[in-house]
Amino acid sequence: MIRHLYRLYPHPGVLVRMGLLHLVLAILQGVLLGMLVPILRALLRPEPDLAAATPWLVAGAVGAAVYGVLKMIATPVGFAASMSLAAQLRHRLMRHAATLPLGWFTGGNKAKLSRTVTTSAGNVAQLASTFGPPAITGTVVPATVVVVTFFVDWRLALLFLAILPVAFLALRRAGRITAEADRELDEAATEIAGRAIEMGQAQPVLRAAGHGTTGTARMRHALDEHRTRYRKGLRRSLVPDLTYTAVVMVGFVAVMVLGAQFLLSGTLQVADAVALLVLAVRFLEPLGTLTELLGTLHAMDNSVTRVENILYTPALKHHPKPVRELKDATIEFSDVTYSYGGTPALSGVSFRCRPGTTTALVGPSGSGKTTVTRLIARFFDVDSGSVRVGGVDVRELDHQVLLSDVAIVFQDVYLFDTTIEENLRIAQPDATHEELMAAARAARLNEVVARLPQGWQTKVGEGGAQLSGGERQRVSIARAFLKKARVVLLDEAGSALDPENEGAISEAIANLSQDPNRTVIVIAHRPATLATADHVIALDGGRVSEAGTPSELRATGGTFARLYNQYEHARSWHIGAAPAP
Ligand SMILES: Nc1ncnc2c1ncn2[C@@H]1O[C@H](COP(=O)(O)OP(=O)(O)OP(=O)(O)O)[C@@H](O)[C@H]1O
Repeated sequence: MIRHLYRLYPHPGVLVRMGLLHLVLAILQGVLLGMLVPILRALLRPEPDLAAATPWLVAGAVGAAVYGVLKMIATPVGFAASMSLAAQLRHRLMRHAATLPLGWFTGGNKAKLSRTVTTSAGNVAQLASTFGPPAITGTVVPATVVVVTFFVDWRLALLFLAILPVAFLALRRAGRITAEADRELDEAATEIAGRAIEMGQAQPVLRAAGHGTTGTARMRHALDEHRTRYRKGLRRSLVPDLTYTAVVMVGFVAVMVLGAQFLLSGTLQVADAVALLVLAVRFLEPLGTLTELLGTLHAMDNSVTRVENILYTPALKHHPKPVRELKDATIEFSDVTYSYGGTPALSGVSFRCRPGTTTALVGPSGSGKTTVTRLIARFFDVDSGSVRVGGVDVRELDHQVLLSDVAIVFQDVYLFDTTIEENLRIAQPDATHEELMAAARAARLNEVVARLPQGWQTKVGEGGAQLSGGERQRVSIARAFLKKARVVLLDEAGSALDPENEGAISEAIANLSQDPNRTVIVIAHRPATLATADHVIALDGGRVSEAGTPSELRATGGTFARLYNQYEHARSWHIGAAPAP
């Protein structure tokens, strides 16, 4: 654990200083208690001897004053250190998250990241405040008390020593069980966080299906699971917790019984018996608090593991001497194979797209179309083969340079809850008004803006909820124009769009292709896009099944011709089914 913590805090200066401060406090506490012995011996004589007690009383008062001052310094320092450590750790996590491949950000991983940055980083930083100081007190005070007791009565000191291993074994068992329960509980909590994100995103679908208030079956299952694990964990940790408390209590009773016996047999003075009783309380009480700290320790241990899991997730590899300029926008796949872990999503895929052309990717669901676009934007690195942009392997290209020239238009575009202008400016913050207007015209976004109540200053709502799917895609295409991206990867909306949006998006794609320096790759679902593409690549089971111009492929009567006919059929069905105006 200490080794792991050292890896998380490579410069633990503040922690070491704080630890030393609490060590001094704990030893001082034991020594101050030890001073009770000469004081009581002097004062509890038949003839109380104040003169003999005075030096000890003065030393005790000075010690107590030093203790008070150190304690006043230690507490705020501990909390400040804790906050600073949490902030450091959170920065480190966020810095690392920014270097992870985009493909890592799945729903589950996003939930893990959010819990780790908020809860786990806070737990680990508790080391400096709520965990570290009581843990030092809970172990060092009993140790000091044992040493002091040896000077008073070795027999009771031995009894204290005998209690320690039994208490340690009981504590270890309780610790193992608490850790297991905490780990299970955290897994269940992360599952809930993931399901909550999913439920939030799926609200429209759920409400349409009449499940708006009851949530999803997966969410309900996750909540039930959490409750079951919580109950199970409580039941399991009850027995070892009680065992430990029993050991501590039996220890206290044993000290009382033995002390009384020594007192009656005349081998222990009354003054020493009183002092020993106080020492016994200060020996057993901190041990008692250790079991409470155990929960914190294991939560912290699990938190350290979670923080490490994210910090040690391999970042996107950087080439030692990356190419910092993209010569042109030629895209080339050479014998590319990629797998998400199971069956390859792409196998031996090769093709080339030249600047100034539009390539339509077609194929059945799961055939690998999205994976092709992800590999171009380097969400992941290929398992074998190579993806080249401008003649350079994307792994050798500076990632920022690559991303600054690539625009991705997803099927479901996410917009920030701000004005439409701000949403567009993300692509190029210092764009002039003319540039903004030109991009909007090219993407036919100007028509949408003209309709909005506050024009460019209209807020689009959380995720862009005020706009339709097709309108959001038009914002995203406008971003590509504004950014002057030479590579545009576009996933056409799969669901039916209204005729206006459909026409606008087809025209926007055609406008994108006008630039002779730009390469456009469209995951195409519409016959209009398929018909106007310069080139078509049909994928099937992760392999290129056909490639050629649309007319060539329609003539061959293969996969593309079949899909084209299906799309045409679906389109005529939509038109036929549309209500008469
Ligand atoms: N993040 C992921 N983790 C694991 N497997 C994945 C992931 N993304 C895709 N796959 C799998 O890889 C294969 C190719 O998926 P891909 O999304 O590229 O296909 P697609 O042709 O774009 O499908 P669709 O048209 O349905 O979007 C599928 O078998 C899919 O299940």
